[in-house]
Amino acid sequence: ISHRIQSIREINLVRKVNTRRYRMSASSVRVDLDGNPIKPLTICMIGAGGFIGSHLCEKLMSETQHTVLAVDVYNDKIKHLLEPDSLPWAGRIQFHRLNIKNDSRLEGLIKCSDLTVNLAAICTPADYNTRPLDTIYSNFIDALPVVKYCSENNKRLIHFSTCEVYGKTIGSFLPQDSPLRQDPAYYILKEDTSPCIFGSIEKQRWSYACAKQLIERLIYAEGAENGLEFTIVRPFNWIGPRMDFIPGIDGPSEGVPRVLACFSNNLLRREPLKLVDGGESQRTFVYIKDAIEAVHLMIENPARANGHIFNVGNPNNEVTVRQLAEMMTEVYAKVSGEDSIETPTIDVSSKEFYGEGYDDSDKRIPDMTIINKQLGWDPKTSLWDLLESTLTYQHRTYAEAVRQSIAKPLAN
Ligand SMILES: NC(=O)c1ccc[n+]([C@@H]2O[C@H](COP(=O)([O-])OP(=O)(O)OC[C@H]3O[C@@H](n4cnc5c(N)ncnc54)[C@H](O)[C@@H]3O)[C@@H](O)[C@H]2O)c1
Ligand SMILES: O=C(O)[C@H]1O[C@H](OP(=O)(O)OP(=O)(O)OC[C@H]2O[C@@H](n3ccc(=O)[nH]c3=O)[C@H](O)[C@@H]2O)[C@H](O)[C@@H](O)[C@@H]1O
Repeated sequence: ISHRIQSIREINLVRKVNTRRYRMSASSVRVDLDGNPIKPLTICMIGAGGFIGSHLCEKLMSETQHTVLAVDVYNDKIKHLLEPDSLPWAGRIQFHRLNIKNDSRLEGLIKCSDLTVNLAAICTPADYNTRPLDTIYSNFIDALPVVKYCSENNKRLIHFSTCEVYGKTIGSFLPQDSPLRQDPAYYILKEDTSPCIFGSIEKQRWSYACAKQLIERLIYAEGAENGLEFTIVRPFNWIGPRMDFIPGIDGPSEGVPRVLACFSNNLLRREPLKLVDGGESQRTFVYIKDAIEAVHLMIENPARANGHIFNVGNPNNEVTVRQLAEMMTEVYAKVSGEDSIETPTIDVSSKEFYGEGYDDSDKRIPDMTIINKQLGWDPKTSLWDLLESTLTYQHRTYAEAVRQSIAKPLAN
């Protein structure tokens, strides 16, 4: 208990200091989309130490006066924001190392905040069919107390769901040569009209999408029946620096991260990129920095964001996974100055790569009408440009470590 009281005292102190700072700098007050001044908020960010969380913390520290109570079990990706004490935002970000599965401090942190952003989840496809129980617990059961505490304490919630809740497109069930497959009505994914289409129960890939769908329905119902102020975000393949890990360097050697990190790892090790089931699935990729702009707008425009579900993606950046592999190979050769290898890709079956129970989303193009109308947001960065800056980062961060790890067994 004394530990909790101490941390609540610390948070209150930070809030007081920041309110004072805000009053002092009132002349340079930023305004929201409706011209109203933006007051400094205290934001409880759960999963702040992950890929999206780290970019959101960076944005909030460098461009706003908000305070972040950063909750996670890890903080490696936000270390550069926490230390040293001389950073310009020192005192506006506090790290709370806790597991939301079993920590009574969570409710206190939500109560102390104006807004909760929940990013915590198991969200890597390699886990969905191999660890379906952990996946369902993480994406549904563990998120329940967060929703409950927000609802009971009248606190606003921004919850991260996924584009995977759409599952497969209607068009994927039509014959290959059907002209209807070309009709956007059969493949564009729209928040308020598209159905959620998952595979059978043995296809455990869908454990994640199903758990995310149920938590969305629960949040929506809390809004309808108990007045919870919520926003649901459906990210469509956000990619950029700090996404996941490079196996054997800053993550387990046998781990399988998402496609950007898998392909980066292959390029760094000069091995062929593995195309699952021919690499025919299609994805639209959005640059993390564009996507973070959208979340920033949601945070600062509650009147426009509350009660909405938002697709956040870049419909102009669609490629097959095979095309992504080819483009990444070309971009990596450019940024690293190394020629690409003779056989840049190889085919693998999904069973071999992910194991039994894997299935796939065929195509994912977000409809942008709602986010555009409510927040005026549009993505800007082309796939080539975002890969160029991301692979430059991957090369600078990992090339030497990979080289050393490859050389080590030989030296031994
Ligand atoms: N990156 C994307 O394009 C994408 C796409 C769709 C959905 N999402 C959703 O966005 C959210 C964030 O994704 P990300 O890409 O940053 O993933 P990430 O794995 O990098 O970040 C998740 C963070 O949550 C933390 N976490 C998980 N369980 C926790 C627990 N019990 N207690 C405390 N911390 C916990 C992890 O340690 C991790 O740092 C997830 O909910 C994910 O489902 C992301
Ligand atoms: O990022 C998102 O928007 C969502 O999509 C991801 O799902 P998915 O796009 O299928 O995951 P990736 O690992 O990024 O795979 C993309 C595609 O590349 C393929 N792939 C992946 C890795 C690889 O080495 N080779 C390969 O061909 C996969 O089979 C899949 O078709 C994850 O489910 C979530 O992180 C998130 O909810």
